[in-house]
Amino acid sequence: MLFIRMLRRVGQSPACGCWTPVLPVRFLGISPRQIPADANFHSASFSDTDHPRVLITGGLGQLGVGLANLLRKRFGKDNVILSDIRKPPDHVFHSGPFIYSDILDYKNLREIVVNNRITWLFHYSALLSAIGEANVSLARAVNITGLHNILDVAAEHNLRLFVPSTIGAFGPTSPRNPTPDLCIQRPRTIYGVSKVHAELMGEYYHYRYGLDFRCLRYPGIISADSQPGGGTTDYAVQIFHDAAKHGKFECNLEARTRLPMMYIDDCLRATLEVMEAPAESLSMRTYNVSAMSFTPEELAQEVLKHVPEFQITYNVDAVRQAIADSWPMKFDDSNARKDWGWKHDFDLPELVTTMLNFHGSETRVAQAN
Ligand SMILES: NC(=O)c1ccc[n+]([C@@H]2O[C@H](COP(=O)([O-])OP(=O)(O)OC[C@H]3O[C@@H](n4cnc5c(N)ncnc54)[C@H](O)[C@@H]3O)[C@@H](O)[C@H]2O)c1
Ligand SMILES: C[C@@H](O)[C@H](N)C(=O)O
Repeated sequence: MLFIRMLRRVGQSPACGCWTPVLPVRFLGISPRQIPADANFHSASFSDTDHPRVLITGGLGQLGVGLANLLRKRFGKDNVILSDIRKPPDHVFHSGPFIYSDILDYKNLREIVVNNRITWLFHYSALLSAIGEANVSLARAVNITGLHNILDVAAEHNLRLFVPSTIGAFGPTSPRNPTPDLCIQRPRTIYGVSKVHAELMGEYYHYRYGLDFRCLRYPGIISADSQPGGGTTDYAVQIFHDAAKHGKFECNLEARTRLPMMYIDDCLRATLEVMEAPAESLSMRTYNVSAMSFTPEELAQEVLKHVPEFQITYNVDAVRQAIADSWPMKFDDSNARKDWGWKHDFDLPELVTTMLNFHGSETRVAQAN
């Protein structure tokens, strides 16, 4: 009876065209983790003067620690909890709150959200494109089952939820140059399939239950002080390290492979900006964001301007090449620029200077010791 009464209460909100979130998500399914009927689906919303209480999942990968640093500067150290299933290095452990969280363990997730009064969730756990192809069943579990847990916990506790998608959410039948926000998405990797699923499920929860779901499709992200986790764009991170240290680099993609890329500072700032954007400014819930597009050959030419002895050779990895050949060459992010004012800071020359400065100074320190 209670279930039927609740179903009747589900209505359409005239303002946003979405369903009002009166129906707790776990009531709908036949999940063994159903919530008691009298559970209080308390809104953990915060007033404008308060800071959000943030949880980052999968926070020990390439992007999570940088995101935590950025958010801690903005919201205060103790308001941002980094989590992962791995053991954090000392400097991360001592830089702010860290907690164990396996996204496949729903009870553990719910406990963390409740005990820490979380209001914003950045969901970074995933297996990336290349490593996903090497372990499809784990990628399916983490990227799809794990996402379901995240969506449910976010809907039940009225969280604002950020889930990153990727250029990998497109496939060979998508327009590749440029790739708009809305077009055919038929990716051929488990990673891409799981990210299209995440985009669609997040948007469904938004329209059906009013979940404040926000999603950016990131290009390949390039960072100096964190390592990539097994993707197709990893070469564009490793090249700087090898150029500074050895003056040469063996690339696992063909010289002509053009992919959209972005420096990590732009990526993390875009993430914070879309999370802070007023809901009325978002005409969509999933946006492409872009900064630059280049091939290994073009990147090597730019590196050569700083490291005159630099040499690049090619030893192509067939799996990564096939993936890259199915992905966008250039991203159309005009909707993000129009709706919430997205603007990148780093083009190719600034990227190369910044990355080589970092690795150059590291190499000099290492040589001096
Ligand atoms: N780095 C990029 O170039 C890029 C580009 C596009 C999108 N993204 C997306 O951004 C997010 C973060 O990317 P990243 O590069 O930091 O990824 P990463 O592979 O470096 O890190 C992912 C993290 O998820 C954790 N993880 C794995 N299984 C887990 C589980 N069961 N529970 C909790 N955590 C688990 C891992 O331990 C790891 O630390 C991902 O969702 C990724 O798809 C990244
Ligand atoms: C592009 C992105 O999703 C990731 N760096 C990968 O190559 O898999």
